[in-house]
Amino acid sequence: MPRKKPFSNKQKKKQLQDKRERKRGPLEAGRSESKSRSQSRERGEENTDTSDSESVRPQVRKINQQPQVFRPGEKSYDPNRYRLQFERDSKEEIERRKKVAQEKILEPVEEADVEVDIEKIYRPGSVLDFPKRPAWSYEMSKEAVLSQEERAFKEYLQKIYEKHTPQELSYFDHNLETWRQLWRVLEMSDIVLLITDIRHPVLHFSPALYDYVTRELGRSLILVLNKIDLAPPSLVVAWQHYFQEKFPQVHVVCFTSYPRHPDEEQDPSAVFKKRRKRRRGWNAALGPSQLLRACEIITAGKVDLTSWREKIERDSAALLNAACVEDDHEEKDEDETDVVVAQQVTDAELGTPSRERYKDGVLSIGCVGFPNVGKSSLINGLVGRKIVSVSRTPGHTKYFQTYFLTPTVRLCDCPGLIFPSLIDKQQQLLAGIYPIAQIQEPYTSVGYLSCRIPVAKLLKLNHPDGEDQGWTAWGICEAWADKRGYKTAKASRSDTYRAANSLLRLAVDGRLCLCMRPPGYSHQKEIWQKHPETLEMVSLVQTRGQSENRSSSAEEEEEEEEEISSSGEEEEERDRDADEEEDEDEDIAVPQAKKVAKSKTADVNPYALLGEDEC
Ligand SMILES: Nc1nc2c(ncn2[C@@H]2O[C@H](COP(=O)(O)OP(=O)(O)OP(=O)(O)O)[C@@H](O)[C@H]2O)c(=O)[nH]1
Repeated sequence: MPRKKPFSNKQKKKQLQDKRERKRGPLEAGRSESKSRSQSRERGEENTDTSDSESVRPQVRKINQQPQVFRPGEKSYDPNRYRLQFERDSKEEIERRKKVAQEKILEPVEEADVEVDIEKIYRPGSVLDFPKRPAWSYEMSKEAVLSQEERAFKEYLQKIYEKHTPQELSYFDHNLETWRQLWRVLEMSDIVLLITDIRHPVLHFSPALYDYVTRELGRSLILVLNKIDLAPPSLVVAWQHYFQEKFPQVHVVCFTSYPRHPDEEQDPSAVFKKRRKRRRGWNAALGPSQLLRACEIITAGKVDLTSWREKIERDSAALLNAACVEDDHEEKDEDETDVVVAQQVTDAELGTPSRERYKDGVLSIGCVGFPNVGKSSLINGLVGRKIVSVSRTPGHTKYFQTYFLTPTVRLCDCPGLIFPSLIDKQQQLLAGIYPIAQIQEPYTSVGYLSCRIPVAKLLKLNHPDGEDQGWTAWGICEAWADKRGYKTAKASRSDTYRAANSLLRLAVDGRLCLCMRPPGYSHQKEIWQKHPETLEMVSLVQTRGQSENRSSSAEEEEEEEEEISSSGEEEEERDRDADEEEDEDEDIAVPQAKKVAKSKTADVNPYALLGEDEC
């Protein structure tokens, strides 16, 4: 009898999988393939080259690619139509960066290096534009319009690549479908809301879009500095002034869907706790009144916004009146009838850019911005309840949707857009534009972060060769893997890849908080800290935080119960490859090395993980 060939577990698993797929048929097979691909991604660096055969060009990498399902006799739906598409890093480049991460001792950068000028990264007026929709008319056939758009898009990409090498360019979206979504949103909007994350506002503000909206379309643009709970108030105010000076037609509004309670940072045990972003509900958002005010100024009485004002007053009253929990619920039920979700908007409804303003007495507000800046959360915050799903995985919103906030205010949520610029790719990754589990090489970003904030100190990492030794990016990942107990399945070595991903998640979430600063900020820090608007903002946030706290005391108890040990040994940090809802398991405990305990003055950041000096 011939000797049986040795059969590994892996081969056995594959055999079973094939058998199951044969049984299930072709429809399910696609799904299973995607599952096994995502499992392999979870397990490390094999995914540095997760290519797929459908790429338009060999150097383009499609993100979150899903298998296409074909049903006999049905017109197939392409789930990848709106996927993010980026320039792909070559294998050699990835290997080179990995080597540097292993060998180069990290040096802290100068404070001024965290200052970023928009002129340098976007070069206004240069080829670093965004694709515009070529002129079209209803007389043209659909095919003619589409092919003209494709041609224009190719030319747009060509111009960029003629002037810049892929190395100097940032990641930017190569998927025409996403830009088409922007065109539709711009066509239907009376006001464009450009939403940015306060930690990286210049990265998220496209001067080309500002010019196009304000000059070519003749519409107004509101810049939302979002997630202000993650930055010191003085920095928020400095950015506000920066944008107002540089872009005089812009209306700046500050917003946060998750205002912090002022005591939160002072509680020494708070660092070992999960921060529950959403407590009582979405109506605690800070910023809706300021946004309404900006819209009132812009519309100058041409649209009746009374219903919006009344809604905000109702939401604020419900929040303040902690005793009226039942009433609050009733209020929400009542509100639910206000919000009409109109998911499908046909081309005929959209009209051309020159369409009538405030059509039918309705103000249409288009919410645009990079992925992960909090567009969906902001819409939920305005509505006062969850109507859009929120995820920390960028690219969650795939196609635009419209919602009636009140009968005279329509919001339009656009998928995340990534404009071309010359910003450092590492900075982009830390801003969360790329699904972390799909980053081709995460170590360089960890190094970039560690040069700007004291990651090792904040996480209380032990250097294997003693305190005086310098850290490499790889070393930090290794130490974090050891601290967290991340081991590779095969060799049971420190799982540095998983640790790197975990660190990047902490950065994207704002637990390891790196904030860009406007030029000159470091020298004028004190001026900004004492600025009257900073003091005003501190008091505003405190008032909001306190009222939210009062109305959420029940949830606070729940938070105490979820306290996590500092060792965090038992915690499980899963790769968040798939889309996930906000209220699922959110965080892991991160020890905070430095506490700032002087929140009575405005020079303190009561909201960020780090002190002012460290962001
Ligand atoms: N700290 C803080 N986090 C926020 C805030 N708003 C949103 N987030 C978080 O940011 C992440 C992205 O939020 P989304 O609202 O899904 O962002 P988006 O811009 O719609 O993202 P895409 O769907 O990728 O375009 C989630 O993890 C949110 O919890 C905020 O005001 N403060």
